[in-house]
Amino acid sequence: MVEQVLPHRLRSYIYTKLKDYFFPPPSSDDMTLMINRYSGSRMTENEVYDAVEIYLATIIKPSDKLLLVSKTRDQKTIRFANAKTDAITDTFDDIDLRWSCIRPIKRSSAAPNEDDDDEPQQPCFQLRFDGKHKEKVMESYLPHVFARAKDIKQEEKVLKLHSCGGDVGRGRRTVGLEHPATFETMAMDPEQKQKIIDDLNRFVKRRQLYKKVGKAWKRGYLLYGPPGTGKSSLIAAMANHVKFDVYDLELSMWKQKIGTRQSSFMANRFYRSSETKFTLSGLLNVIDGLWSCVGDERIIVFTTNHKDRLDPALLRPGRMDMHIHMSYCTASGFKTLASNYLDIHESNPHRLCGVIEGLIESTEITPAQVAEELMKE
Ligand SMILES: Nc1ncnc2c1ncn2[C@@H]1O[C@H](COP(=O)(O)OP(=O)(O)OP(=O)(O)O)[C@@H](O)[C@H]1O
Repeated sequence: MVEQVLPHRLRSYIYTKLKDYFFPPPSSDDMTLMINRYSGSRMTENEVYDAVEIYLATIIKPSDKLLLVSKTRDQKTIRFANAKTDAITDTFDDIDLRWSCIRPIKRSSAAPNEDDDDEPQQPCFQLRFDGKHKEKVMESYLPHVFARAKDIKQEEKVLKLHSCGGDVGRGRRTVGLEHPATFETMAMDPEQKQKIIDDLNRFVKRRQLYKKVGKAWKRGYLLYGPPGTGKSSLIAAMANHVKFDVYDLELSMWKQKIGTRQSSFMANRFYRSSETKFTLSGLLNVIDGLWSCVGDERIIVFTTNHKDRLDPALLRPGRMDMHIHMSYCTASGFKTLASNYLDIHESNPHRLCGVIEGLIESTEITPAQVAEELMKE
């Protein structure tokens, strides 16, 4: 409506005046950084622009009167975001930073205008600050914005489970990975748990190092132990921790070329029946083929109930870097399960906990069996 009534030049003038009113022009000592939405001659998406957009939405001050509220079906909590991204102030190490978002005004007529030179041709963010902080803003603040946006994207990522059935009639299927397992809910030896968490964290952080030394960025884990000790649950806990999608592969499709995208987390199983079907060299082909797939970070997890039946060639570092024994339930495992299923914690123990823990230590019972019993309560 406004576009139809006001001539383009007048709209431009009003826009500039309003912007100056709410966001005063720079003083002579100020410095301005411009972050365009697209960059380069091919006008590709500027990742810094995306990061700023995500980051600014998280700066919410008590005085803010307009917030965006949202929740998608996959999100667990309601999210609040700053609705205005056009005049936001931020502070970083006592530096005042002023952000503004500039969007080109849509013109109602296609006629060129000689005053258009100063108008932005594409959406952009402007960041103003006292020029004496130039180094700190460039070397610390912008990386901080980028890292924060990356964390937010990771937190919001909805994981997928891709089942790649190899049998006739079973194709590929993708569903949301809604497995609730986390390292906190895993009934495992706490030291072993911490070792896995540290190993995963180290792996995820080392992208640049792998690149520098020219090694493929990959890690292999072998989970072994009797049925019901939590191998599948641990895969879900690991995937939830590193926020990788899961590709559940079946050995029967080893002959097919397996294409994967980045951040793939592969789960596979060595079922007894499968082991007899495959030659060692066939199996090694599958593993090495998965490793050489194009893509980014890659974790492969193999599970087996019988590690002793596997050929040592499968288990060597580079194929399986970490071997994780999933054991029968222990007293400490029982504590975790009691907390998961009955909300019984060490601070409010049940009178039977001590007896049960003693019994569990003296017998072989899987966490799955214990969980089943606790569900009956
Ligand atoms: N270590 C554990 N910690 C927490 N829950 C567990 C654990 N082990 C088993 N459970 C519970 O038992 C159920 C079955 O366990 P899970 O499928 O993970 O075992 P598995 O070792 O993969 O078994 P299988 O070898 O038969 O596939 C899980 O859904 C979970 O509720």
